[in-house]
Amino acid sequence: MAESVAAILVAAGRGERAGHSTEGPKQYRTIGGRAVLAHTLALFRSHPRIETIVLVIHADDHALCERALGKEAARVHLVTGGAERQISVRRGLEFLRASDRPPGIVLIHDAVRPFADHATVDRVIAAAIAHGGAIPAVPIADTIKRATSDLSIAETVPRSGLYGAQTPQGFRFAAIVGAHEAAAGSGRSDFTDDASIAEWAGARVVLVEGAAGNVKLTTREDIAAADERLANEKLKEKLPVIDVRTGNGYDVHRLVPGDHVTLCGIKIAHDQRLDGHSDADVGLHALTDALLATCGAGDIGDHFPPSDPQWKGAASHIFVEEAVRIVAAKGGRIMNADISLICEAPKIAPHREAMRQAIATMTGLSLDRVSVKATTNETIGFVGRREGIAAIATASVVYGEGK
Ligand SMILES: Nc1ccn([C@@H]2O[C@H](COP(=O)(O)OP(=O)(O)OP(=O)(O)O)[C@@H](O)[C@H]2O)c(=O)n1
Ligand SMILES: C[C@](O)(CO)[C@H](O)COP(=O)(O)O
Repeated sequence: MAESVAAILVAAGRGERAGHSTEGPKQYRTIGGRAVLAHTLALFRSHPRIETIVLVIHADDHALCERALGKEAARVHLVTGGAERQISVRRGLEFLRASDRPPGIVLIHDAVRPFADHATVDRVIAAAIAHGGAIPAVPIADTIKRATSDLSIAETVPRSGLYGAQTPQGFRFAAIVGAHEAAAGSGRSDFTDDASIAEWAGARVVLVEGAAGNVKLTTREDIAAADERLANEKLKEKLPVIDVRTGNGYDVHRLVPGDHVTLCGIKIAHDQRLDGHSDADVGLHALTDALLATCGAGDIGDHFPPSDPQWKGAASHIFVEEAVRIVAAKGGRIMNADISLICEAPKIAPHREAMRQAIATMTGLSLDRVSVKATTNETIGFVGRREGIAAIATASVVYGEGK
């Protein structure tokens, strides 16, 4: 049978280091539109393994707590804390021990760590079951100095093996109750976390991976940063997802004796012609493929099979226009088209502007979004030997605008 898990959220501190606020101690301050405590409680309430939640608050804070939690306040067990964190935790443990069904595992968490996450809670529970005690921790990234009271550095502490301890800290219930009782009996009340009490009592506590974002809100600046973090997260949720896609296309056709070629929709007098599908306009064929690629709609051969006699000699703007229609039907808006022609002859430069204009007309793009470039193949290979002309095209399309 799975171990039963309870959580104690300690929220009885006075938040001295965060300074005074009309909202009360820091656990009642508003971040992202609700109290810090409400964020923390929501995380634990929504965790499927946690059956019982004990909320430890200050005797003076009942009204603040009810205002912060509303109906949720009735779904936790409220316990009055003490003057030290250690005492507040002990009161929570004593409440659970006196309950009908004390848990197998208890998680102890600072109410002022509102950014803990379920994955961390899962790791702590699993390791507490396996080892008796577990805490989330992050390796220390700063160089650590020990200083004297006049702030002179006394020592640089080697940071290898040093970790920052976070909460929730998880323990076998009976073991942590025993450790807390022993600590109280010894008169010590200076432990800053529950792991140090368990360690002091001789129990094994292991580290599990913590999360950099699981910060404790200690100062006024921490609270302001938390509020900003949540505001940014909300803003991100509202931002539309911009689905920009890029497609590429490549085509090549053989050159045979003739009197003209058609490239990017423009007929150019030449002592050769391009042989193949339709008018064999490699530029427009590559562009058709690039457009179809942006919505996974196959390639030119799928839509206009070369074996189909109706495409013999056809003007290739038909293919581009069909690709434009398919893109539009899928909610796409074409942003630009860029075509590179690779040939030794004919010269492309005198026809470039006409080609751009033709493509702008076929695609509905403004001229500044259409690019046609040409290069020779430096007399190398089949293009260099004037056996064929190749083209490469790229197109960008934005899909799903306004959704
Ligand atoms: N007597 C106390 C002291 C602290 N805590 C809780 O322990 C957590 C971590 O403590 P800390 O950040 O030190 O909070 P405060 O004691 O409130 O802060 P400060 O030391 O600045 O007064 C907080 O959720 C705090 O409410 C508690 O339940 N009882
Ligand atoms: C328990 C704790 O969150 C571990 O990092 C921390 O020690 C409690 O805060 P305090 O400022 O030390 O009371």
